[in-house]
Amino acid sequence: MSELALSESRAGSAPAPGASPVAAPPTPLIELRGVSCGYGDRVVLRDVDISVPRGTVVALMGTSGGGKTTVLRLIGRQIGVMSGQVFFDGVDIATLDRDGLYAARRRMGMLFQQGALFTDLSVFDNVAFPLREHTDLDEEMIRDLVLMKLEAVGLRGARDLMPSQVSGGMSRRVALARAMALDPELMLYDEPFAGLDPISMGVAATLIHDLNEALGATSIVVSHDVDETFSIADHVVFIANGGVVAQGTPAEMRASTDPLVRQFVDGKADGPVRFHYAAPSAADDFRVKAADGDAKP
Ligand SMILES: Nc1ncnc2c1ncn2[C@@H]1O[C@H](COP(=O)(O)OP(=O)(O)OP(=O)(O)O)[C@@H](O)[C@H]1O
Repeated sequence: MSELALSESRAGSAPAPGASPVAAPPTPLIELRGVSCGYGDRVVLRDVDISVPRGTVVALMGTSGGGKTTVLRLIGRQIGVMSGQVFFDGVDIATLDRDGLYAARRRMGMLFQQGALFTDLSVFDNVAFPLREHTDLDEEMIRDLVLMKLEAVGLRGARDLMPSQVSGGMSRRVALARAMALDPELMLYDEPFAGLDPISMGVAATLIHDLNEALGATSIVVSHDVDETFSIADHVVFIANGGVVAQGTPAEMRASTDPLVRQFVDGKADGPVRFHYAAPSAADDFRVKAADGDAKP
């Protein structure tokens, strides 16, 4: 499978005087090489290659149940590979011991769809939580950092509210402030636009893009929302049928005539991508032979 085409502007500027004109490209922040994985005996992804260059926003899109969230779990090593390797900053995460893994995870911010806030903590204390848990910073410093993160998501004024007092969209933004409390190098977003109204969706998309720039981070966004996701992604990877079925820039995906890509971009129910979860034959399940008198009662 091909690596992500890295746009020239992102790949780096002109070589310094005296430097080799053909410098090796920087290692991607995340790289999946020949990864197969699944749950129990069930294989979800087969021989998948995905490369996420530093500083970019990469979108994972595709069929429901295709394995997008599974890719995020692989990166955080919440699940392991059956075969292949997952590299974070050039290190195969399977080789990390417990401390190494925790250190790697602290460099990642994860915003999951059900990334619920701690209901008994205020907005302020929710964002302060990772700082108190993982750093030795004094309370004055924590206060400044928390207010900066809340300012970034437009909620500095909501610091004293409890989670039950904020809307769904606000709650997502608080979770985002908490996810980036430790200034992660990598942000993982699982369905950040789900359940948001169109205005909040636009705000969330802009926020993801701007935070990526401001933090100098790299982001992976799992989403079904074509317009919002295409507006902020440098690269889109479509996952279906157990693997990467298409990838490219949003413009390339919009211009593509590949029926598979068209099915995603145009949101068509019918097309080359399977909609149904693997199941016994419909004939067996619905006993269509009953008409012939063959089915058991
Ligand atoms: N903890 C689990 N145990 C067993 N199977 C799982 C588990 N989590 C996910 N799966 C299965 O793995 C497959 C991929 O799931 P995953 O959540 O990665 O898909 P997805 O592409 O993120 O889907 P969606 O877009 O619907 O959220 C699905 O068929 C799902 O049923």
